Amino acid sequence: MLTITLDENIPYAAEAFDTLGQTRLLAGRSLCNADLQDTDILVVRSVTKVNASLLAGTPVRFVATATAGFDHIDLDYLREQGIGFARAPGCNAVSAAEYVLAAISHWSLLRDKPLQGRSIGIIGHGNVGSRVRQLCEAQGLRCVANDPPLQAQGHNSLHSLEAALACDIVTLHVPFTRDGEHPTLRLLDAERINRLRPGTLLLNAARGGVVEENALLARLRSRTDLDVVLDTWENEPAINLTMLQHTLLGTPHIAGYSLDGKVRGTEMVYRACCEFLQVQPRWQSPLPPTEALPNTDTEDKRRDILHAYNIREDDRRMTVLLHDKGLDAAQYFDQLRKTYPVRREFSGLV
Ligand SMILES: NC(=O)c1ccc[n+]([C@@H]2O[C@H](COP(=O)([O-])OP(=O)(O)OC[C@H]3O[C@@H](n4cnc5c(N)ncnc54)[C@H](O)[C@@H]3O)[C@@H](O)[C@H]2O)c1
Ligand SMILES: O=C(O)[C@H](O)[C@H](O)COP(=O)(O)O
Repeated sequence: MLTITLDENIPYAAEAFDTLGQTRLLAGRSLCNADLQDTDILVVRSVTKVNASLLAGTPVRFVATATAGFDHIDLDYLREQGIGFARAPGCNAVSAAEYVLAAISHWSLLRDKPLQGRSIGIIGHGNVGSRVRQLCEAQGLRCVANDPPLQAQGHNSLHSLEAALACDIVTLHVPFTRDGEHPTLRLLDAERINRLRPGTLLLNAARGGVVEENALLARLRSRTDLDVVLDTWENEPAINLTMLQHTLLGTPHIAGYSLDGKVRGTEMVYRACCEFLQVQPRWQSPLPPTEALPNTDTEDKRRDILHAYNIREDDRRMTVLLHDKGLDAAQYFDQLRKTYPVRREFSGLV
């Protein structure tokens, strides 16, 4: 009988993987080598670093991550060891793009800056970035997308990083990479942060290390002319609370946390695992289709969007950290993620 170890925060993990072997659910953040001594298949989320120190000497022969990002996986090590690998590209792209749309709608209403005719720089035009573009174009925003790897493959309608950074809104949707031709580690460094125009809204729902947080904080401390929305942070879960204090909206890495996005991730890695084992899938997502939105009759799409996904509530829960000094910030950050309320995708409906 196969033994399958899964992150306990993967929805329907046991229901799906019980069809393939004996399942064990563990906390992803603290998963260690000793936990995997009898494990054949490991299914993680982004909080588990999968590398030699986790896997050496274990019988693990297939690893999957139910997430879009895979910077937590040492792919070279897996390749060297002949360990199979799968991920869930695009599983939560709709959810992350809806997060961006909700944040922009909030900013637009708060600052009284109508969206029609304004520009948005979208850095990274893959699954999330291209969906952000669709949603933003529908709101009358002019999209300036930047994606050098795609450009090198001959994709049209892409622009320079400088052009994207000069927009009214700048949003990041790149993977976290340290090397290669277009590394994203500190893609937004001090120089680029300081070049953002006064009044810009900057959003990071990609990965913490893509923005140089100290430099961002330095700019926000010296000039209060930027609005910043952060979903991803350096040093998660032990985030910098001063950074949180300076955000317009701060959330605990939940942009992709629609139930649809998470369950799609489960389904994708389950199917990949079935393929690896050469068995027919016997489980499928039980999620009912998203229900129609209540008619809010506002005639203002921004309010409809915020009605469908109240991002301010996610920010409110997070900023409890700033008022309740007794809380352990890292524990609270993870608790918010673990107990995240059900959120359904809505953008097919607005
Ligand atoms: N906050 C969240 O909950 C959440 C949800 C989904 C994804 N993410 C993060 O967002 C990232 C993007 O997600 P995705 O599903 O769109 O991935 P994707 O792979 O579909 O798209 C990423 C795009 O970025 C481009 N890119 C790579 N390096 C670049 C660079 N230096 N400059 C500009 N573009 C570059 C790639 O060519 C690709 O088109 C993921 O890797 C993940 O880290 C976060
Ligand atoms: O890369 C992704 O898919 C997202 O960042 C994802 O939402 C991360 O969620 P986690 O794995 O940390 O639960």
